[in-house]
Amino acid sequence: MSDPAFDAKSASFLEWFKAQPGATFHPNIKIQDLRANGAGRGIVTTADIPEDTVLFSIPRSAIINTETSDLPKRIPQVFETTGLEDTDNEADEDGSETSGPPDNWISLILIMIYEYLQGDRSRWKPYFDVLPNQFETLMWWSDQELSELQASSIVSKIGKDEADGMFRTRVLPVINEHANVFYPEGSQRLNEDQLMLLAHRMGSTIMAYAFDLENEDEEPENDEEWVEDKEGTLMMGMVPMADILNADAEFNAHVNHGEDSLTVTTLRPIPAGTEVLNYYGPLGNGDLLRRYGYVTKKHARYDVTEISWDLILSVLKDTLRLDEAVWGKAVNELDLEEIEDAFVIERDSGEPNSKGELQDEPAFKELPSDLVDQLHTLLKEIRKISPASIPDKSIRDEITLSVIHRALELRLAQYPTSQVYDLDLLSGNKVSGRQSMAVTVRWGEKVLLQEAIDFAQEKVLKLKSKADPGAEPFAKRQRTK
Ligand SMILES: C[S@@+](CC[C@H](N)C(=O)[O-])C[C@H]1O[C@@H](n2cnc3c(N)ncnc32)[C@H](O)[C@@H]1O
Repeated sequence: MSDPAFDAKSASFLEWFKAQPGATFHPNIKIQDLRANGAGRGIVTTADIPEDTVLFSIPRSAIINTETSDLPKRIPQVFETTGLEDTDNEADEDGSETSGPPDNWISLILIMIYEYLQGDRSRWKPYFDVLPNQFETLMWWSDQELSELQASSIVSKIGKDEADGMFRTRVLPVINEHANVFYPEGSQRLNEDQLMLLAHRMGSTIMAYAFDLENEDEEPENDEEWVEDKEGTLMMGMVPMADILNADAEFNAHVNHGEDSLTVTTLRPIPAGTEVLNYYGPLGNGDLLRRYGYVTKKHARYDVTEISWDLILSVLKDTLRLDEAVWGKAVNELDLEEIEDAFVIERDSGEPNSKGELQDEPAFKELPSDLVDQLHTLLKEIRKISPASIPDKSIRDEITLSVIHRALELRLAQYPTSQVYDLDLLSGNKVSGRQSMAVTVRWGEKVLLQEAIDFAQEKVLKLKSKADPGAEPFAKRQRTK
């Protein structure tokens, strides 16, 4: 079903884009309404397109950033840096920094709010008309909706309170102090709630749409390196048209950062009627949902979860059954500065090739080495105090693996439903919308945890059979079952 109002916005955006000096747009592509697939707007080919074809180019002058918007010129005192500051001001992200020049995020949020408030007076108005005002990213989910993610570690990474703090301390004061600049003459001023909502809206748009802009003076270290991470890097900007591209873990186009313009080129031949896809990086579905508000089957290979040091400690304590004094002393010997609180469980998932295709099957190949090292450090301390509890290296290794194995089982048990139950929900189409995306994330993490459990168990059994050569090898025991 066509939607004339939606299509009219796409058409006037395209017309505006083509009018930008230096912009190009291939005749065999079009902006398409993909809302029926839950994908908003996207770009689709209308005829076969060969490999290495420039699909469109975006002049740098059409990008929204500190260099192109009027705002930094109108209130230079806000944007000025002394050159001595930490340019990505990471500390700002927790809302704790209340002074100093704005970092990349805050600068772009201020600029986006400014340009948005200019309405028809902004030269990017037709672009703002195709930017979203509703989001599926986790920041916008209710507690009830978030509870569907169960024990997923992604819930602790949403950062809503930090964002609220940052907007209140770094964004709203600038707008209020320079209201005559932000609000065009005669326009309605926004109250605090409306400004907070607008700041969140722009923050979420930047999170899902902005690009890190490579500095054209710097040679990329590696030609194959994709530009992936939006968090805490130097120059961010909104790149009209490049951000109409949707993305997946397998993709067929790439954004190249040139001196005067950014160009989007095909990585392989694209048949007519195919969506042109970009790449957001090797993100698991949890992170994809947090940053971009969607999940895909292909991104599941990059799923991750975390296991906490506290859980490992409690399993180790149960396993060794040491005297409280010995345990307390050994734990106190650990250098708190060096201690990791959580460890990432992930597969070896391979990388897409230069054509954007995935070739290797993902496989669980390694327990987190930082976890193994940290456990060894603690076991060494315990051994110093109680040598009998860990007589030799092979016992140490067996304890390490058994503890990780048991902790992984307990980690899986923190999710209240089983893998089978979740899969039934998904394959029977019994869930939809946000609930379906949450079930996809939690199911993927359970599958990963089960792979990690099987891997750890096999290692424990191998080690035991090595220590006791009379025992049947693990593989044989498996076969005769
Ligand atoms: C850079 S924008 C792409 C353009 C966007 N579809 C639009 O209509 O404005 C990124 C957003 O597009 C959507 N998106 C991108 N790739 C997607 C995909 N493979 N499936 C579903 N939605 C996708 C998500 O909402 C994401 O936050």
